[in-house]
Amino acid sequence: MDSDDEFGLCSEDEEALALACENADASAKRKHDQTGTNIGPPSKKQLTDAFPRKSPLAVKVLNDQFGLKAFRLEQEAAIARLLEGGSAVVVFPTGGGKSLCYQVPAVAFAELDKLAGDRGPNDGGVTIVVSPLIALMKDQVDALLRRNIKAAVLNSSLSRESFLQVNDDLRNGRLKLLYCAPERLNNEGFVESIKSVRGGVRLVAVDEAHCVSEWGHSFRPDYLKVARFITELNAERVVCLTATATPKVARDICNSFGIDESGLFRTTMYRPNLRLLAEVSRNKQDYYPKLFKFLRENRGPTIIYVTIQKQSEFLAEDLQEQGFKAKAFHAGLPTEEKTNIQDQFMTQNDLIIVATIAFGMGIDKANIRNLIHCNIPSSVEEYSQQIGRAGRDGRPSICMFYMSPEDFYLRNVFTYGDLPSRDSVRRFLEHVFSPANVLLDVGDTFNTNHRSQAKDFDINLSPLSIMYAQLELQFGLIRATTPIYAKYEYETINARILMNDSSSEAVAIRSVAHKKTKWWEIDADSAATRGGVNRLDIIKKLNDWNDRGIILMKASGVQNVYRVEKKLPSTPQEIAEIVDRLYLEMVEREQQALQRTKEVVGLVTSKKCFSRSLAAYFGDGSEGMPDECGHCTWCETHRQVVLPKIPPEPPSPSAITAILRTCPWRDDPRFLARVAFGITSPRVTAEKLKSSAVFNSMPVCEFMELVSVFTEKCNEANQANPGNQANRMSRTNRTN
Ligand SMILES: Nc1ncnc2c1ncn2[C@@H]1O[C@H](COP(=O)(O)OP(=O)(O)OP(=O)(O)O)[C@@H](O)[C@H]1O
Repeated sequence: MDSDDEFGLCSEDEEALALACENADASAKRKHDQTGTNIGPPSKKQLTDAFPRKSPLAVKVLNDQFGLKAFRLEQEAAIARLLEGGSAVVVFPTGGGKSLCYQVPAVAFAELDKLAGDRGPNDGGVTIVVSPLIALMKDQVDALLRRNIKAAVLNSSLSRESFLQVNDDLRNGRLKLLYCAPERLNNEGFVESIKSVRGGVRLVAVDEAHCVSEWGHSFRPDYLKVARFITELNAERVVCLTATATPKVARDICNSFGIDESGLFRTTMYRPNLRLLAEVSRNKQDYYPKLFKFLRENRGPTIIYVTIQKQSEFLAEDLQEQGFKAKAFHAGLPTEEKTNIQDQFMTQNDLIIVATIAFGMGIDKANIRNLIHCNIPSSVEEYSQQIGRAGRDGRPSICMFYMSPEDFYLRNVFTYGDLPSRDSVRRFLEHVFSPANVLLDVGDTFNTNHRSQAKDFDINLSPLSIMYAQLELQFGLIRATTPIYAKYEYETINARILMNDSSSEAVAIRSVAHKKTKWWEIDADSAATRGGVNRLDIIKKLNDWNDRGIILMKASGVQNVYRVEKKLPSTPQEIAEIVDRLYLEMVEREQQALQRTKEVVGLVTSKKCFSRSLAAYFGDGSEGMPDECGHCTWCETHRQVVLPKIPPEPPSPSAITAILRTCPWRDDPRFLARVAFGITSPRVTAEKLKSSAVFNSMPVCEFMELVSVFTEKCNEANQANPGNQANRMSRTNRTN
């Protein structure tokens, strides 16, 4: 079942990132403290003092450089604080104008410096924007360049030449803004080059800052490292931006970045032009006629959100058959097609996009008239962010939420899929703290591959990377460093030059290269050891040959590299303690995810005004907002939207027997329950169970009841036959 990542990232981004990083020119570094500029983070006094809410300088920059007349709502107050040296958290709804809150200061610093006269022309420093939305960064950079504001993005799509150019501009103080993804902060070369920027880091803008909070709806472990990065860089100030933060999440963001709560700028979520409606049906088939009728009566640009990719395709086809102009959009489509669909949506006024979560980030279309949910969004935050895309022109627009009890099943598939079994966590940690790793000294490094570990230990990539981040940030045992490629391959284009290169790197490469069809394969580590040269120089030589057309090179097999920061735990008790802590937190996260689904449903099924409930969720008192908005299902009808109750069925004994017969392993009751419920996992895929008749044989049962039935069965088997390896290991793990 393919759902989409909120940010549309995929593994290739990470691999290409690693290659770009290896290409980084580590020389020519210049520490900004060598320039004599003495800058650092703001003092506590600066953070807590009252800051002005107005800034004539910011208004001048807004008018002159951005061609806009006036600031909106809290924009000026947040910017004024930043220009005074304070830090801020900005919570404005989607389309609320968050970008200007860091773009205006980034430009205004130069004006401030002129007034103060304490910096040279190239010592203006840089503003770093950390954002997970790689595609959007480029759009923003292009828009800034059109305004003659020097900005760049460092991402995996850059050519080697552009990459070197950006680095050169950065080092020489020519860039005002640099955009990058949070994953890049793991790259030591990148961090070092930022430390060398003339004039230092004036501001770090952290976009989608809710990702830093474990209470947030899309926690991303790499975000936890942003705060550490800011301290290490001695950045002058920080602005965290998000469209969705509950009071708890906003507090978390403030705490993570040491920002006083007086630095929190929030604007109301209330949108008087949005009609918030909800309808329920007993099953999904029932709402199709309602949806078609709705779309015939309410024309205009429309987005329909569904959860999985296949669903978007099927529904788009159904709509086309009904005579609507509809297109599916999801992360699985080729990039060109996605761009094409987005462009069509921007310019046409009758197109319906049936999309997964991957659509919408950065779609700045003012006249979206209908925003429809055909599944339950994963959280109130997601719902609010998505409906926020409707009616940005202020004209009446409808947000319709179709719900049926089946939707819970789909949500649960995702929620229950992310919690591995405790045994998986234990085996994973025993692998991280393997006898070889335990012998490592502090400062030594070890390599892993998250993807193969996910498969070997049956843990999804997201919880796996969260555990690594916890080992790093909570336990202080390891630290992620620049990822590397395991394997390089090349095809010889000019054999004469290649063979005549007598440098020690060339000799080392030739000595380990072995031919596979027309490609030569080389292991960079062996080449470095064999030739007594630096691994990085081996990679540089390969890149150099590649750039000069002597070879055609490809790299694969990204490896995550960790440096040991503390002696790694080695006894079973030490490891068990870590397992307990990590597992407990994972169980809590599962509970939170279940709770989030309930909150979304609660929002539209309680006897309350939807707009008010939404505002209350975000701690927004909504001054000036009426007690009842008058434009939601509750206010319009005063009839409660009631979801039909369909009780789960008890597990079927014959289906249980069939699963036990097909899956002979008794080491993980959750794994067996997942097979029954129809939840894929790396192990389900490896055992080719998805096409088996037992997969998804009990989707109508309560998942936790299935877990308890299979726990009993596993216990019985293990008691009857203790130590039986067949009980414990599947084929996946036997290959280890
Ligand atoms: N003060 C202003 N005056 C006029 N237009 C503005 C102002 N502030 C922002 N805008 C415009 O509003 C639109 C949305 O701004 P922006 O993209 O910064 O919103 P955002 O809060 O980052 O939204 P999202 O959450 O979707 O990323 C842009 O077209 C921007 O130029």
